[in-house]
Amino acid sequence: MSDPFVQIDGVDLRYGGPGGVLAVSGLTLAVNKGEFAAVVGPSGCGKSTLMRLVTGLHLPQSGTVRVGGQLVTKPVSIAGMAFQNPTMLPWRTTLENILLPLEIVEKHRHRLRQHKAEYVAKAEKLLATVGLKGFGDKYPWQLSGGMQQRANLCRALIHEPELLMLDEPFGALDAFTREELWCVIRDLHAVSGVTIILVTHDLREAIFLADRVFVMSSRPGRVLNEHRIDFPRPRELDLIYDPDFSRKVQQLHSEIAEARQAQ
Ligand SMILES: Nc1ncnc2c1ncn2[C@@H]1O[C@H](COP(=O)(O)OP(=O)(O)OP(=O)(O)O)[C@@H](O)[C@H]1O
Repeated sequence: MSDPFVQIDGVDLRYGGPGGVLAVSGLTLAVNKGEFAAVVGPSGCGKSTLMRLVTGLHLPQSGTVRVGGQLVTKPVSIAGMAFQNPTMLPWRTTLENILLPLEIVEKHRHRLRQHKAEYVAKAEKLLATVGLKGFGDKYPWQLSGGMQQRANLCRALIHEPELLMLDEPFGALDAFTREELWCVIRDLHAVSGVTIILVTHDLREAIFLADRVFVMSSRPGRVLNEHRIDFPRPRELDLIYDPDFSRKVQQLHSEIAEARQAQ
């Protein structure tokens, strides 16, 4: 068995110095290459902190974080990220927004200048994959919230990251759009084989998408339990009406309710 692709070992992270908020403590979790992991837990339990630790935006005070076998000591360039509110630059077209990470990451900047057409074609292909064919020249404010979130996913994927971190990416969307985007993510994962860590409050989203769901304790957060999700792939949306699916949702729900009580 090869080493996990993402490995968090006994991590403590406290915000704001010695007397500050202990956000996570003894956090240990491992995600394999190509796996789809979801993280759920009570509000404020440190899910976003976990994302920042894996991407190197915060460094732990104790314990270690490894991505692709490398100790994380600075922001990780092989990760793509998408958050709840897509922060697209309003003065750039959707396509220009998608290309933005390539302008920022040093190693891509030079290539982008020399091979612009190739990258534009890649961005257009991604737009087509998420159902936004032909929308590249629109400005973000000309797109609906769901469309912006689709474009946001393209932006997270443009540099072909080995790891995709999704922090409540569909939280602000209506139920129908959210379910449509579950299918977009499901298909992106199936074709690209990218490793995904999804943080969500939506237990159905976690179970529909993930291979494994990690349940966190109340703050300071640590992993209380993990659930392997064995529903065969590809999963169709009607799976969410399956009694076994509902049982799993209920089980996770009670675990989180218990974790909240334990605060
Ligand atoms: N920059 C910061 N400075 C101080 N405290 C912080 C900071 N960021 C987060 N915290 C605190 O750390 C704890 C964990 O926060 P985090 O955002 O990781 O939780 P979360 O599980 O993602 O929350 P939610 O479910 O509400 O989105 C919270 O108590 C939060 O108030």
